[in-house]
Amino acid sequence: MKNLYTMYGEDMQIAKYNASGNDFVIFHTFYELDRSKLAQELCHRQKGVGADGLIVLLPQGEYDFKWQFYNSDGSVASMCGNGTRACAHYAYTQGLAPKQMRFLTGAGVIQSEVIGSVVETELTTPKVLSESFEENGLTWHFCDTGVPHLVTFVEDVALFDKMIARQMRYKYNANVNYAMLEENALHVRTYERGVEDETLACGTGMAACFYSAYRQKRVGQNAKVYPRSGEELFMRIEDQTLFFKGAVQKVFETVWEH
Ligand SMILES: N[C@@H](CCC[C@H](N)C(=O)O)C(=O)O
Repeated sequence: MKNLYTMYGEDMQIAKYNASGNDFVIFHTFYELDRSKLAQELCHRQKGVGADGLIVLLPQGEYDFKWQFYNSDGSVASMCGNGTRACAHYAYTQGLAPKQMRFLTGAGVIQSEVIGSVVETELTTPKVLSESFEENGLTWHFCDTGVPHLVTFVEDVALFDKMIARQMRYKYNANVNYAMLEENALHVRTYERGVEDETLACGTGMAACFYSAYRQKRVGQNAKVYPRSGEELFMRIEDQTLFFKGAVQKVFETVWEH
């Protein structure tokens, strides 16, 4: 079986995935190692494959598998919404898990279902981290959808200000989202911690914007969400459980020669 003995320092079979604009390198292995340096190398846009994050699937007795998730700067993150959809598709197509799977992440157990090229994930229970507050002339909502997110609602997402986003990211150690409401849809732009830039999509960020809008009764239990990439995703909430659905794409598979 390919990839059973993958270790850092050997040739590795890897896949590159795109999940609504958030891109990932994914592989599976039996060996649990610190892969922070490998994440930086693989994710490098010029010298590597290029990705926002690295996902490593490992065996786990109780669940279909467990993952290690690294941002492109090598930092570990407990959750990545788009990453859950990409890795569920990878696990199913590699024969590592059935269509409906449960896997362990740093934030807890995730359930995903693969429906062709679309994947729906049930995220971890969202938590409100603080009362809403004013800063930089904006109102901020702070919640955790697996990782911490600041959310501000604006008239137009073109008002996304990277300087403010970066400053808020470091002050609160959180990802930062600007969201625009349009009927029952949200347009979202996210500055991601660990990528240290705006990405084309952030799943837990879209979930945080949806959850904040839902708590304020600005959207119903279902809403469409559009990240910077313009792709369409679907959010819903049932009894405090967030579901997040959208297409993913395997871009290519290759052997990474190290
Ligand atoms: N892109 C992800 C979030 C990845 C983790 C984040 N950058 C952090 O370090 O908190 C998503 O789709 O949720």
